[in-house]
Amino acid sequence: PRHLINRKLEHVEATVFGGVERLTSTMLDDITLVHQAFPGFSLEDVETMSYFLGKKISSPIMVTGMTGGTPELGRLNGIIASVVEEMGLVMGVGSERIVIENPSSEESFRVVRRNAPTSPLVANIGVPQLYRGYGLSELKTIISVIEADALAVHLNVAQEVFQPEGETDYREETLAKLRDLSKEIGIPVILKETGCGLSIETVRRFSSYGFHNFDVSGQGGTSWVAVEKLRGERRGNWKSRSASVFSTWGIPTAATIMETRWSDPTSFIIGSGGLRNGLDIAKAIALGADVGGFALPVLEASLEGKNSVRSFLNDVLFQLQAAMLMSGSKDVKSLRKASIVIRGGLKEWMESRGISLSTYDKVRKGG
Ligand SMILES: CC(C)CCOP(=O)(O)OP(=O)(O)O
Ligand SMILES: [Mg+2]
Repeated sequence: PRHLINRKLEHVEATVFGGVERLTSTMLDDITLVHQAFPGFSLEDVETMSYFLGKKISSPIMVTGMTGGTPELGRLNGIIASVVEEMGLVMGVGSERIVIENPSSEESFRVVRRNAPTSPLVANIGVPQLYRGYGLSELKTIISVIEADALAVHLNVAQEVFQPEGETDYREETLAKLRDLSKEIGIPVILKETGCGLSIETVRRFSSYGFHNFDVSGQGGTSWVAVEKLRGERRGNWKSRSASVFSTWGIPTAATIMETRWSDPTSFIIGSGGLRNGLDIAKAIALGADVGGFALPVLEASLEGKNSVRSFLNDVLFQLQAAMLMSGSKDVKSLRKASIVIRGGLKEWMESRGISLSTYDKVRKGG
């Protein structure tokens, strides 16, 4: 597992220092929340309380899964978890494959539930591991380590294609296996992309297997193709020469939120992928997401310590409250119905995907 430990550390270093984020647009700039000059209520009346798969959270802000596996990464997880608990938010952890392959890394995840005793927590495993034999006992282990309220199964095919040691196994039978396992584990399964977004076709495929919880993780935030290009170049790996061909591969975040909401109108959607502030979260929700999520800005803050994480997330909450006030959205349900204007690339994307904006407006407000 030494190579796995090394990859976990290299991922943190590459995402924070490698200049691998925001290489393309999330298209969140193509949606505008229409300004309402007279909201009809005050800033302190804004209610951000919301739900995460049925569990109450103080605001629709999620720190999505990012790391774990060594004592240092565990320290970061613990810092983030304690602020998430303080603020009544929700948090995911990084891939827990390393817990199975290197059981001594358990503590770096266990610390999350210890520091966040009441927050909803989301476990994390990759599709390739399900294909390669992970079954009920492995899932039970990674769920119990953080007493998870949900399990995110991550889809990272673009990353695995360019990862020097990548595993590109996404065969159909894995979905049937996951469906059967999901009936045994007793908590909701979330299908989570990792920077390339979920499409109409893929959401329909997931829905047909009974999966209706999604973390769309669209293009515009961390590019895992760029991360693995970096790692490959360090190793003289031939695949890195092709990685830059795919540096803009994927579905921009605003587009994948719409594609997912359009395809499964009653699904639970985490809008993520390049969100960096409370206005981005408000836009993601107005577009159809139930909560907004981000990882990298919180990871960066955690390297500076707890106060830095707390001030970042408090700023995000204030920005969300401000966006809700000025869009005339007194609570999160109203934010889903706030008036928006969709222009530019996002408008073109919807048109070419056959999504009529007027019909979409009814779909997004139905939530
Ligand atoms: C999930 C992804 C965005 C980051 C981790 O990728 P990875 O292939 O190192 O994850 P695994 O340890 O599950 O293989
Ligand atoms: Mg992997």
